[in-house]
Amino acid sequence: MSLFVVNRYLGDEEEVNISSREAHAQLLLARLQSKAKEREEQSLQRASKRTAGDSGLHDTDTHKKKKKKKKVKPTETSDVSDSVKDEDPAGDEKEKKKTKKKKKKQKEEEESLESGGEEEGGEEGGGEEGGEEGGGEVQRENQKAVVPAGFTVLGGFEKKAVQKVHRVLPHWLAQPDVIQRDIRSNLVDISQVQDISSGLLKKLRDNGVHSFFPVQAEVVPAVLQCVQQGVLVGRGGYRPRDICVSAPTGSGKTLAFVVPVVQALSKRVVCEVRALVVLPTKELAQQVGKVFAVYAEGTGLKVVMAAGQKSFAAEQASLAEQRGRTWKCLADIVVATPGRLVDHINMTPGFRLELLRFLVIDEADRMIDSMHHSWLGQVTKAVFKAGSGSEGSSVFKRSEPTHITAASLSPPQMPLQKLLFSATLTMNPEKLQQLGLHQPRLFSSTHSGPAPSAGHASTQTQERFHFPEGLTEYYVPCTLSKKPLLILHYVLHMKFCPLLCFTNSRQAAHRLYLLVKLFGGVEAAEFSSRLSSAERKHTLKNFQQGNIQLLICTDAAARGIDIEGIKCVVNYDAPQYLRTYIHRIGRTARAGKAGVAFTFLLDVQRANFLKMVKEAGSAGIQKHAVKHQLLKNMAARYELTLQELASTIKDEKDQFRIKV
Ligand SMILES: Nc1ncnc2c1ncn2[C@@H]1O[C@H](COP(=O)(O)OP(=O)(O)OP(=O)(O)O)[C@@H](O)[C@H]1O
Repeated sequence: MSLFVVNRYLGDEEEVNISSREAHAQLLLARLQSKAKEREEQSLQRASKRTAGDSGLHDTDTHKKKKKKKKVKPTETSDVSDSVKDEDPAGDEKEKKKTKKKKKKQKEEEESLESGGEEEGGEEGGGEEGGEEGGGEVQRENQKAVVPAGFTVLGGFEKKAVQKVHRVLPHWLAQPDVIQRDIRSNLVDISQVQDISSGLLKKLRDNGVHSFFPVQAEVVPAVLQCVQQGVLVGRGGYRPRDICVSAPTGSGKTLAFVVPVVQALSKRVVCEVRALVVLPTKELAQQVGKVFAVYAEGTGLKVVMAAGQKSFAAEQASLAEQRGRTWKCLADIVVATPGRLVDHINMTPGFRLELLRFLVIDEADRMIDSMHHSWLGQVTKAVFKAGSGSEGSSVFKRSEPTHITAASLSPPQMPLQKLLFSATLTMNPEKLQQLGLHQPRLFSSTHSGPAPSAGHASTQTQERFHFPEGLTEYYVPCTLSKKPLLILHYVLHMKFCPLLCFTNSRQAAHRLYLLVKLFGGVEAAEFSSRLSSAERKHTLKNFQQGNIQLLICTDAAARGIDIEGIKCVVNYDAPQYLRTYIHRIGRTARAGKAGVAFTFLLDVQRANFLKMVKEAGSAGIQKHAVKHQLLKNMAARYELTLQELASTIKDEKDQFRIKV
């Protein structure tokens, strides 16, 4: 029994006295069908109206005005409403009212026909757009459906092909002072270069330098010109321009900075660090340090190394000494690697760079790459230390260079001049910008191909470099297993000695070294970071003295190393980068002499490598195929050696495990 009665509203159907459920359902269906028919008729009516409008039966003006009126809603952008206002004829009030009335009537008619707001909005929009743009109708409809009211829909822009952006070099990069590549036919007698003291000329002759190579003949006078009025002020009291030099490997870049720096500083009175030479590796620093020592001898200038050959404490002692309460500087020229240099700036008392006049950056492209050590920032900070140069009786102030203005130039500035050298100097202004160069001047070798000019587009995707004139390049098609046999063939049969052989890793260098040793008959040595710096120094000395026929090395020996008499370089592993290739092969054909470079190439490497070398400006790389027959008589011994090698490597690994 229910507590109270609930009366439910059963709808209109109740009034119709229907007994069965089936009849009820049929009635509902009939109603739905009639409603659907009604809607269909309405939409047909609208469609026919629109077609009449499109085909010109409608008053187009009215139609347009209606459109404009719609746009002048407060939610629309002011731009649109302004344009509408501009188009309305001013003062034609009657006409306006008429049109308004007409539009109102039309709108009412349309609204009475509308049954679903959303559906209608979409269709109407489509109709308008369709009348204007035809093909874009569907797209526009979709856009309108998605974009909420009140926002201006952007789009309809013409498609434009994106223009290729060409590299445009700044004038100083595009129009360098040209250095002739052919050394032998462009020698300049050393006595023809002005401002070199007789003492220095004598020293040059004593060391076998009777003529300057083209790079020296250009750069030495340019630097000396900057110190014509002494090292304290630049020419005319202005800061001298920085100098960048891009010249082939072995073209004599070292003397191009050693001679003017020694000449410029030879008249200094007080010993202070006035020249700082920064190089990427210990070996290179040592090599350059030696050249400085030779030419500074007898001038009173002190050359000090800060590259890690000695202990840090020993280097500190050679850089400055304490006298009472003050520190006395003991170096005029410091040759350093970036790491050690930064350590001395931060930790060596008395190591001052406040009177630095020359900052020489050798292998500049490599030094730019190592800029993440922020060594240059540290040097700059030390050079322009607050109050530097203004202390005591000095009239020369030194402030960090900013934009050139009349005010910034008025007090005489103690100049710092940067001298950059490389065989593969980047032409990328963004990279060079990191060096903070001051009105730089570029000296560069000529290319056989067309050089890009200032403001002109360069279509070259890869940078072009300079190859030594006396170099002949070959590639040797081979397989992985044939490579060791080929290198043995070059030393034993072809007598390419002394031969410098480059691998891509120290493991590969060591493995090849072991294999050659086990094979026998070849005086071989390895040179890589596996060895201590003392061992490396010893090995280089031995190689230089001709005690080693085959030096197997990594890229640790690729840059700058100057060993006389290397007639042949072999890229046992093809280098991955063009710069690496240029520096490796540059260990031969130095100082205008002849030399050959071979690159072993696997089939998969050939196409890319040859393309890279050709694009870089190589005179041409020739194929040098070694006949299988020539290697055949070494094959049996080689197989035995491989077995021995496996057990030797295993022993080495075991020994290493015991040590660890
Ligand atoms: N004017 C000269 N007369 C005779 N020999 C020279 C002269 N200038 C340089 N040399 C010799 O040429 C060789 C190469 O010089 P250097 O090492 O300066 O070349 P580089 O351009 O610095 O090469 P890299 O780019 O590989 O470092 C050295 O052995 C050097 O002694």
